[in-house]
Amino acid sequence: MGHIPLVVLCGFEAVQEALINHSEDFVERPLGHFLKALAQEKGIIFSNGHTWKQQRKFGLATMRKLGLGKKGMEHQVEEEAHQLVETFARAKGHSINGKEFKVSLFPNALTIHVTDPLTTLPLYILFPRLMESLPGPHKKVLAYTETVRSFVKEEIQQHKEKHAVHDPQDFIDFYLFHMEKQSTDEPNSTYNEENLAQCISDLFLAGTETTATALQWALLLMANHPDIQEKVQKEVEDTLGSSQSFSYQDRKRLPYTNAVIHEILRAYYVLFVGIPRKCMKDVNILGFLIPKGTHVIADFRSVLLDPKQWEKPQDFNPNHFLDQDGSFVEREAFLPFGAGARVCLGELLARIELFIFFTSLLRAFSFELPEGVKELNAKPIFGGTLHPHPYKLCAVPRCSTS
Ligand code: HEM
Repeated sequence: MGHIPLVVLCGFEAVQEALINHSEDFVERPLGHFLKALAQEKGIIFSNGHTWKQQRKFGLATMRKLGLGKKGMEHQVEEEAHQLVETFARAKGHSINGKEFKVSLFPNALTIHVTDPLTTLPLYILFPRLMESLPGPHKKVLAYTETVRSFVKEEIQQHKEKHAVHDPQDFIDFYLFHMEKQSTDEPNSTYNEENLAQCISDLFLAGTETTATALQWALLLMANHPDIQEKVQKEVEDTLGSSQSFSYQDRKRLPYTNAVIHEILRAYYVLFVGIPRKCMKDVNILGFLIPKGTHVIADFRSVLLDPKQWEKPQDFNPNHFLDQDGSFVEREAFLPFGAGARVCLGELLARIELFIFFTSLLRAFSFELPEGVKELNAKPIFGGTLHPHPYKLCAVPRCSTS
């Protein structure tokens, strides 16, 4: 790439060997002009070294304190799912736009929907000076980022004025409390308002469009595969019956539904390549020397469609995650959330959200093609995420649950 060597890791074996078996050697992000302008080397996604370690550790710990993986947060996700069901119900079975719904990252917090494709990003990385003077989506992304950051800073100010840090209720309270506590005993601390603002922007950037896109694929695929949709609905009905509430734990009792969700994330990978990494020292991967400083991109698409790993990689086939008895099986090459030290920080939250939203929606509705439509276009559009073409479908209320 320009004068910097770039290696693309293709297939499960290469990605596993580099990102998992040599995790620490590929832990850094290469930060060119665009990424430095985007995040100022702060926060989690585009920071490195000590800053990244501290911010990531804090982010993970705080998400757990806020109830991730516990009933509290799941209950809030359920509330969000309930609101989405109500929104769809208002259409009374008439066709609705598949892009209409948004997924809230932290329930009851803010939502953001970035839709402009990052089509000029590669050009920006190759010709930063030239691109700086040209208009294009990369400029919009920078402008969005600035808007989100100043909005977040206002939020931080309001949190400080409320003095709620001693009874922390959300991520910002926890962070401010930690800042107050650590100022004297941690001389190398990176806990400050700039990093806080960037962490929040990162969580919005990484956590909203991704999950929303996966859900858009889920509904499109259910409309295109009514046989699979019916099997999910039958399993959910037979297992959960009329009980209103269910939890992420219930996925263990719903192997087919769980397999369908995994297959959606496999066959319609939301991020087809990982966020770039940099090689920290000379490393030998499967007999190839990757010199220190090389930029490395993991092609997750090639892992999720690797013919050595998947029986029918090009087909949408939930059996990839089921054994002969219909029990759910984990697959090593299922890496839609990346791998190694930089694996997606929101993986568990995303899994909980997708399971609860998907199951709630399929309990309440059958997703059908609008009259006259034979099939929805399942070819992805390349943008910040791989998302479907705009589509309409009908959410027909199901008698048994309405
Ligand atoms: C379907 C949903 C999602 C998918 C497919 C997804 C996928 C990914 C992938 C492929 C990476 C890059 C990993 C690498 O460099 O190898 C990543 C990073 C990241 N994701 Fe996600 N993600 C999803 C949802 C979320 C959510 C809900 C959050 C936050 C609440 C989140 C936060 C992050 C963060 C902070 C990083 C950067 C981690 C780091 O640099 O240390 N993601 N994600």
